[in-house]
Amino acid sequence: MELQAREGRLIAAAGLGRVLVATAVPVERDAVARALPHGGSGSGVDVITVGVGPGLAGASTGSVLTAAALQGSPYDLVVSAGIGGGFQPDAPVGALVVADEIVAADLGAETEDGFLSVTELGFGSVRHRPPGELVRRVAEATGARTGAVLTVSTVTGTAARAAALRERHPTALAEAMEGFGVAEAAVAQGVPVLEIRAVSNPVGPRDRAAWRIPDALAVLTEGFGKLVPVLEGWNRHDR
Ligand SMILES: O=C(O)c1cccc(C(=O)CC[C@H]2O[C@@H](n3cnc4c(=O)[nH]cnc43)[C@H](O)[C@@H]2O)c1
Repeated sequence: MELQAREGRLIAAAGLGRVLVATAVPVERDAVARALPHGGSGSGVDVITVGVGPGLAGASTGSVLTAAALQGSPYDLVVSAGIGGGFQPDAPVGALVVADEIVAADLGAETEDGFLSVTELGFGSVRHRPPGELVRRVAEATGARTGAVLTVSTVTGTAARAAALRERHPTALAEAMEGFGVAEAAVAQGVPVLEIRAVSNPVGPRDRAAWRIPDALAVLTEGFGKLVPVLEGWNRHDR
């Protein structure tokens, strides 16, 4: 593959340019970086921590995207990545999930008649859709399951809440806490976004001791190892 130097980085001339991978915490960042040549440096893939929760993750991602754009080397793709809860039985612990929709699942109002999303209240969108062709290729290369990934500000801790989320979002495979914030920041700058989650725990009754975080981090590393060639072959205009 022909390579060209751009601001001290080697960027693949064919395929995608710069990729920003936004993880919540350092152990997730390190799990992704382990899959990249030289931890990502020089490959055009930057892996950062953006904090836990959609607000901090969105603000952090927005700052990094803006700084890169102002420096004349904008990102071409943002990936929200990390561990997450899996809806059973479709996303067991150890599964990898790639989002075909990134949904703000608790952004709205509770009423006597049930939950109303901000979209139903007339205030914009609660979902972002990653590029379909890229999602398909990522799933094929990594073996990830494809479905909606919900963004929540409160980790689900009861069977009743898990059932309510699944009833409202029948295609949901996973929940996590950052994807929608990261996606809002990316979309605001016209940058496509992906979300990839390795399932560390079932969504449902709280059992923190049952979270399999090291196993999920290993799945994340393996998944990113298979993802990089897909990114190299994808052009952001192939939506
Ligand atoms: O132990 C807790 O109750 C607790 C509360 C808030 C955050 C955590 C984390 O460990 C945060 C890590 C990170 O993991 C994602 N994650 C993993 N599993 C789930 C889940 O079942 N529901 C939502 N998010 C999950 C999340 O994106 C956090 O950033 C622990």
